[in-house]
Amino acid sequence: MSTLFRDARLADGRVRDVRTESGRIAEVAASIDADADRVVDADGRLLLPGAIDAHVHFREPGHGHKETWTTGSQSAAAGGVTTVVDQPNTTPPTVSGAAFDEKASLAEASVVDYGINGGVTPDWDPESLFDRPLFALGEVFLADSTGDMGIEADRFADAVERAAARDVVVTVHAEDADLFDDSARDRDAGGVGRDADADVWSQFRSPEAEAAAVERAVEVGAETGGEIHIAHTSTPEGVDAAVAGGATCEVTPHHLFLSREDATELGTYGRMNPPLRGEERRAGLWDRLVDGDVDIVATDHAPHTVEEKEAGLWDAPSGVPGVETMLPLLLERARRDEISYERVRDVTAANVADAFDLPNKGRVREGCDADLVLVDPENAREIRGDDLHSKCGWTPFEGRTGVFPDLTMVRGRVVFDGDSVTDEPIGENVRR
Ligand SMILES: NC(=O)N[C@@H](CC(=O)O)C(=O)O
Ligand SMILES: [Zn+2]
Ligand SMILES: [Zn+2]
Repeated sequence: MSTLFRDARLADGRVRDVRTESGRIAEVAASIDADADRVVDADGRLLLPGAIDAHVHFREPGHGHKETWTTGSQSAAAGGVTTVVDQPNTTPPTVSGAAFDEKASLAEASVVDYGINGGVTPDWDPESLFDRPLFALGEVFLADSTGDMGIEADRFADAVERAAARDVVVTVHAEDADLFDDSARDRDAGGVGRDADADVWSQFRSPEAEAAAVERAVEVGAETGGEIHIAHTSTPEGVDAAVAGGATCEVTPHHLFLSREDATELGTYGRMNPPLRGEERRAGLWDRLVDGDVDIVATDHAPHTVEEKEAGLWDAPSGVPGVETMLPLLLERARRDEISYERVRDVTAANVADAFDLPNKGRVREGCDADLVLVDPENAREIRGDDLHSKCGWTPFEGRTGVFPDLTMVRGRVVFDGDSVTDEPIGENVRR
């Protein structure tokens, strides 16, 4: 199967013809005179490398009522994400070879490419787990979050040492529960769902708790020679500590585009770990994304049902969906000239491929997988939960503006055509 994109605008502004053949990018040139099974007149539209989302929770096995590999990966495809990385806090948690195998067979339903991470708990089985094609080890939880997989410091150091010996990156959920502000509980007015006061959650899981945990994680990395990646860094202090410690870090769309000022309206739909931060910290994160300190945007796509979120602040689950709106939200900022298209390309694809050693992905370059996203950069529209493909059916970005893809391709096969997503499994474990 071959495709010829004519007059496509690359992220750096160059207009090129791009030909794909048997799942790879065969040619990128000013003009290609060749026939193809499919010819797409890009007509100056933007052609980006498919986004690689290093942090999703697709919830199977164990929590298919929230999301499945089919619905989560369809949501990814409709948002221009062509590779996802699933986290280990499922049931069973992905902490043994057998648990990895159970998840791997479910992941075969994916319509985009995927990686499966291993996890760490007191009863993990590193021997069998590291015997599997792990994408990375993590998120390793330094504090409890969904799935209560928080571990102690000595187990963390042991896990990083084992991963370092196998050249496996360790991604870290960096919050130190000892620094949570328990007095916040007394300030909870007791609302339910959207009437809950999510700002109390931001007071409880304090910014200091993140910065301290990031410092500890990068110290352990330095001591053991482990490669540390800080997940969902939510504060400028956390980013600065990661950068100072030689670790890569990611930020999420909700920490870039939402803040405690949105907490009142969102209620428990704005409860996630780490929590929303104040406007100043949010702006500080955005500055670090634009100027290069932050390497990667990853969504921490963490869907929960509306029924589960319609609870009190301390009873509702933490997490928000995001895989379908990450690229659209960033492309809207690029449309407004607040970030360059090259930076959007780097933080959603090229840098992710580099950080996690995916040499055949992340770029519109000859020889790379034909993971491509075609976008009309001016075609902005309102984000509505009803239009999205996640099984959870809601989004914290309701009413915001995004620029969605006209076409998404994974290894040369169209998985989204601007209207409908495929239900044909095409995904492949990118760690064969
Ligand atoms: N971020 C969240 O608030 N929740 C995530 C877990 C996690 O990333 O901590 C989830 O899986 O629900
Ligand atoms: Zn986490
Ligand atoms: Zn997560």
